[in-house]
Amino acid sequence: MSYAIQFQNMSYTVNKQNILHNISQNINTGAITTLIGPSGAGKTTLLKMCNALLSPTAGTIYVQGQTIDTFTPTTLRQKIGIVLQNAPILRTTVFNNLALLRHLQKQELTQEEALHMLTDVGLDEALLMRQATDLSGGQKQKLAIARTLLNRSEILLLDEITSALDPHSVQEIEQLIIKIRQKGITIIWITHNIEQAQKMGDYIWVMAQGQVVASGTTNEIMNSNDAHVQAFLLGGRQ
Ligand SMILES: Nc1ncnc2c1ncn2[C@@H]1O[C@H](COP(=O)(O)OP(=O)(O)OP(=O)(O)O)[C@@H](O)[C@H]1O
Repeated sequence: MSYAIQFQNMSYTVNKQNILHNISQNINTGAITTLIGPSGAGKTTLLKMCNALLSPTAGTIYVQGQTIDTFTPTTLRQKIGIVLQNAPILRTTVFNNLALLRHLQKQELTQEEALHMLTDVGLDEALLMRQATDLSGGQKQKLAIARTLLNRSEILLLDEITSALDPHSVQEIEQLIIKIRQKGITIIWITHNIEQAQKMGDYIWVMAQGQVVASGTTNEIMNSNDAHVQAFLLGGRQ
């Protein structure tokens, strides 16, 4: 089993408050790992550690077997994409939104590549020259995912990317993520929706109070008798 990301005795302490506490866990390459747990458990903080938006105050993170600080920020941001609940969209065309990262890397994006990418994420080609800020919530999320794919990310971090969407858009995004997983991309996905975690994840990590209190295959977690897991699963289903 190869690991996309490994956390070794990792902690993150701010003003003497343990936001993450002594986490030692591995993310399997090519799988979907969902992070669930109550609000304030540390899920977003953990995600931000994965592409060095934050750095641990103790312990080590390995990305594809190398310590995270051996990568330049540019390499790391290319290798590890992130999509947020409300992905930042520039007030310009869909094409310019797609081309931005290439421009930052002093490279061009061809119209052909852009159209290919739109089709790939299930967006109509006719949207290419539209104002991206006029897109629906679901379309904006697909655009944000397309931007990361253009960057050829090998690891994708998703922070509640469907929580602001209608059920139909949620379903479309879920199907898109399954397609992306089939390309061998590793996915770490924070969700508040236990049904989504159950449906989408190969593995589930349950977080509480800055720790990973349970982890395993989705089946193992859903059938676990662990008190933390039970408490969260019952709470989440109410
Ligand atoms: N820089 C910081 N300084 C102080 N406290 C912080 C800082 N960053 C995060 N926290 C606190 O750490 C805890 C974990 O936050 P985090 O956003 O990671 O939780 P979460 O599990 O993602 O929650 P949610 O599901 O509500 O998004 C929270 O109590 C938060 O207020």
